Amino acid sequence: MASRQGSKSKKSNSSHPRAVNSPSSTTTSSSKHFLETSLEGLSSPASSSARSKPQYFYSESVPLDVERSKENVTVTVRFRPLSPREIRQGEEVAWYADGETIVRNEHNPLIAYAYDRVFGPTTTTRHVYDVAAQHVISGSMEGINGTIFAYGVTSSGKTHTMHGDQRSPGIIPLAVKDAFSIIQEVVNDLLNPAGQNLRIREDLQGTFVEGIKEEVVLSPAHALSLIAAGEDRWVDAVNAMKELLVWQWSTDMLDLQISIYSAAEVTQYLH
Ligand SMILES: Nc1ncnc2c1ncn2[C@@H]1O[C@H](COP(=O)(O)OP(=O)(O)OP(=O)(O)O)[C@@H](O)[C@H]1O
Repeated sequence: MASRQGSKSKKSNSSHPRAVNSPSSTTTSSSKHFLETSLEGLSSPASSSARSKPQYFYSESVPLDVERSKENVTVTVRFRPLSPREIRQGEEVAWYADGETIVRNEHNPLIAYAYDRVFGPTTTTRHVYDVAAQHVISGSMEGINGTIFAYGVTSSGKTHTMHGDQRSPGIIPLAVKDAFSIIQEVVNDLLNPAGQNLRIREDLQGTFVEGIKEEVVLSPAHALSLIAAGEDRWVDAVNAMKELLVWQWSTDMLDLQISIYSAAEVTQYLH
């Protein structure tokens, strides 16, 4: 993959076929529809020398932003810079990012491909993650299945983008970190102000909150007074910690458990 980030307008002669090959591409779980054209014989935009047969694609005015929000698969292209070795060997840039959605051929500007998002060689992995991947992680925390994968020719930058290193962590470590920060939860007992930051545990009977106060209620009035007391504390808790309150009734036992669960747990509970 060799590239440069251009500043040319994307309105002229751009088309919307999906390339058979691309620089390091990241596919995530939402996106827009592209018109497709057979590209047999076309070389990869990731290659650093222009080997492609001349192919001409003509402009179709697809409303990119409008369409993007409706789709579930997105294709993102990331160009890496030429390596020092490639520069020494006199390799040349063959494809470049023309704006934020177009990959254009350096030698024949009539050849262009449209993607959901195109990142030039100076873009950081953090930015790629924020724009193209983060929403998949946050979506998965809300119960929406998502997949992020990278493909591209050898040496196009897949490992760099997905794994990265200490200095520039890739999408995988960034996603793991994000996921854990999202599920970081605080469970507080609404019936007992001292019951803060309780631990969620699991035993043979199922999941339970360790140390949570349980009240046996024998009358509707008693139950409602407990709910009212819990609600007062809940308002503060929700504001402070964005938690969600779930009332669990166990009618056969005639007791009422009042627990606070994080939003993530509630999602799991409801499904
Ligand atoms: N965005 C980038 N900025 C700077 N260097 C990069 C970038 N992307 C890749 N590189 C460098 O380019 C080289 C090839 O990248 P990488 O190993 O990630 O490619 P790959 O697609 O995983 O290759 P392979 O399929 O052969 O495993 C590495 O030296 C990597 O550090």
